[in-house]
Amino acid sequence: MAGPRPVVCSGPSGVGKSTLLKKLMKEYEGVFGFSISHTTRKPRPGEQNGIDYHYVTRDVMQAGIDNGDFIESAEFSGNLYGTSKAAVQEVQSKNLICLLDIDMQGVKNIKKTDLNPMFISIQPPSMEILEKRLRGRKTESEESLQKRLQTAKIEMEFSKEPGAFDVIIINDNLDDAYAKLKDALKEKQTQMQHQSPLPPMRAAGC
Ligand SMILES: Nc1nc2c(ncn2[C@@H]2O[C@H](COP(=O)(O)OP(=O)(O)O)[C@@H](O)[C@H]2O)c(=O)[nH]1
Ligand SMILES: Nc1ncnc2c1ncn2[C@@H]1O[C@H](COP(=O)(O)OP(=O)(O)O)[C@@H](O)[C@H]1O
Repeated sequence: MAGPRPVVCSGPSGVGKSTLLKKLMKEYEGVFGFSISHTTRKPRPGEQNGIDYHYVTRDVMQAGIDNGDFIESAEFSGNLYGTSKAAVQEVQSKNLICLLDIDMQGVKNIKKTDLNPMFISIQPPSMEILEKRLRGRKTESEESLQKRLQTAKIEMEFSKEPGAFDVIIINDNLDDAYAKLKDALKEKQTQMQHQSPLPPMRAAGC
């Protein structure tokens, strides 16, 4: 696909992916664009259709998948999620760096495509802290929370596989993790200098 090389962020539910990506898009508005996934899960309070996700029924989503509209799709915690070709094309057509927030299955499936992104894994300092964050977010029922924690263990094992990710960032202190994320994206500096009137990114610790 044309355009700058995308960036995939993956990691257990509740680790802080959305928090980090939103911070990045706010600081570098006009540089990064979010690939808006489709999902069959219900919107959470504050989430907006067409901004956080495209919220659809399972029938609509399955029809899209069958029609070949999706680059990848996966079942996560009882719901379907997927990246449509249109979602990525929309970002790339604006010459923005496409950010994808997808689960482990998405990572595996994207590796089989020609998207060729950079793969970043966001990890919690411990399972206890992950659980605390998920509970603190107050978005999940006890059942959904337990499912997510089970899946988190599998995702964390996968991230240890050699070559699974280009970069692993532990999100302990948010500012430190954000600095590391920007450092990981340092290679995009030149691209960003050319594409954006905003100041180039600085390496972590500068
Ligand atoms: N494979 C795939 N996973 C996705 C996609 N969109 C979101 N996800 C993942 O689905 C999981 C659940 O997302 P969500 O319901 O928003 O919960 P949260 O991660 O706890 O905020 C997370 O691991 C996301 O990274 C997608 O398009 N494809
Ligand atoms: N470094 C951090 N320290 C403490 N809380 C955090 C940190 N990063 C994120 N959080 C909080 O943890 C919760 C889950 O973060 P979120 O970005 O929704 O995770 P994800 O998108 O990976 O599911 C949110 O309430 C968020 O404010």
